Amino acid sequence: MEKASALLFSGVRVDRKRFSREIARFQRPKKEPDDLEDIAHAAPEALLEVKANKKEKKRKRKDKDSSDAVEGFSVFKSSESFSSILERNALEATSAENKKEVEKETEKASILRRKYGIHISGHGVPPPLESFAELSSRYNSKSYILRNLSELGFCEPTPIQRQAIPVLLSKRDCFACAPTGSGKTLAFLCPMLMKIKPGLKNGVKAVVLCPTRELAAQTARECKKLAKGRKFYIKLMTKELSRCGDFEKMPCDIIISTPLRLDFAICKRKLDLSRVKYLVLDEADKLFELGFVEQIDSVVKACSKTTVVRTLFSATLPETVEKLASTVMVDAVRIIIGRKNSASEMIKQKLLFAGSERGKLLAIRQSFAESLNPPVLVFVQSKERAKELYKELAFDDIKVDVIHADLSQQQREDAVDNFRSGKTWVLIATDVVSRGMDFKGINCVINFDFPESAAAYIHRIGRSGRAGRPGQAVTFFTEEDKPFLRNIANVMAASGCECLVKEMLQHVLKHQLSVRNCFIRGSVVRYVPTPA
Ligand SMILES: Nc1ncnc2c1ncn2[C@@H]1O[C@H](COP(=O)(O)OP(=O)(O)OP(=O)(O)O)[C@@H](O)[C@H]1O
Repeated sequence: MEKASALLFSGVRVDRKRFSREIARFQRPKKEPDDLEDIAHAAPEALLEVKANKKEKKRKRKDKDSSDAVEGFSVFKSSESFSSILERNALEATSAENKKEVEKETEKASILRRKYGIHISGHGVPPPLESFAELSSRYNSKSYILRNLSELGFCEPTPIQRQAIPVLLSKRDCFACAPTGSGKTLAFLCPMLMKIKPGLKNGVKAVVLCPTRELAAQTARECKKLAKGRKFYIKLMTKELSRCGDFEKMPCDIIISTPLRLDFAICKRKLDLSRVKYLVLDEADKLFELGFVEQIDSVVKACSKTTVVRTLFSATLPETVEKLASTVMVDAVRIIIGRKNSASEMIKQKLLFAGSERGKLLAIRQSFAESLNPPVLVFVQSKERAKELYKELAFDDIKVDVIHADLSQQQREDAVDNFRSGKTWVLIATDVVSRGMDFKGINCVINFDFPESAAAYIHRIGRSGRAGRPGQAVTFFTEEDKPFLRNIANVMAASGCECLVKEMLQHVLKHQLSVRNCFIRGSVVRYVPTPA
């Protein structure tokens, strides 16, 4: 308009100062402040409210303009009641239209949530994604994200990605609980990359905490793959970096670390996290266990920006952890995929009564002799037990390796790499690799030692049956494990495994019978009651 008025007046000298008021009347009204980015990320209700306000303002402006245009001639000028009727009708029409639109959007969101087993709580939760294309159409994502997703072979978002990505893009704190192998890593990395700007300025912008070094390294690798094509500085906090890194000079957008190393760097290297916008606690329930809590507390305090988005992800989120975490979360959204704290339905689970320690050894040898289908991951309860079992199996004709916390960092990395590349067929492990580790295509997890909790069981067996592929898990148990059997059987039953397990347990627990009467037939543990 400024250009137009300049053209109109070209050749004629106008005293702009003198006619400034008149010129202003013909100029386009200034654009209203409009945070399109935030609007785009809002829930349908909020979005429509903004749209309605805009429509209303536009309409009022139009009314005003038209009454200005006929000023002095309007036959309606003094007809107050008629114009107010018109206004009321228009308002009613707009609000009815809005209501319809909101209802339509809400229904669409509910249908999607039902279809993908998404359960939410919290107000104004944005609708789930229908496809990855919406990252661009709804959220204006840069093209590199879609390109990388396609290169990684990810055609459709998984249920947790459908809901968690919009929630995090709308800058809401979030608790997310979804089965093992269901793509939680991408669910928090993708919005993080979309929301922060890469570059040397403004220091660390995002922090991801993981309970083990192996998981931190894996997450850093995944993050780099997704960020390919954009110059993000993504740092894995190594021991060396936490001890000697000069964080004031080093460019760093995203830090991925274990709590201990990050806490050390905060205290000793004066790592400044005051401008962090995103803080992710992956495997959150593990991070809230004793031994980590103080370090987590220190990191949460160091991420002191008032608008920091805090998120918790895990396949198991006990209420105690949610309660504890909610003391630092603001207006959080809770997302549960499927049933909370349950095992992936892609895993065929078995319980195998082995009688004694000797029985376990016999059973594992027999199972390898009958059908060894690598890769196989074998969990034991301690590093001593891992070393012992390794000694037993090392001389059998199978390619076996071991990983536990007594090994050096390099040995641990080698063990993981060899297992990933197929050089090792059977990896004996403690719980250091039970959480988050994504070994592609593990055919079978064997719980040689009974897991110490239902959560430990869910995470261990979750190393197989990932990304929609089928998997298998066998859990050995002895007489001594009997008191803990119920927990595991409940998990099995909840994830759709045969109820016979439940029946068996009811008998065992009710009649205080010996579990020796249980045996495996097909894929199911059966219980044969002793004749009276
Ligand atoms: N949209 C997708 N389509 C296909 N595969 C995907 C998709 N998103 C992630 N994946 C793949 O699924 C696998 C499991 O993902 P991820 O490791 O994030 O699972 P998770 O839910 O974090 O599991 P855990 O609870 O064990 O940590 C990975 O191999 C990942 O590359």
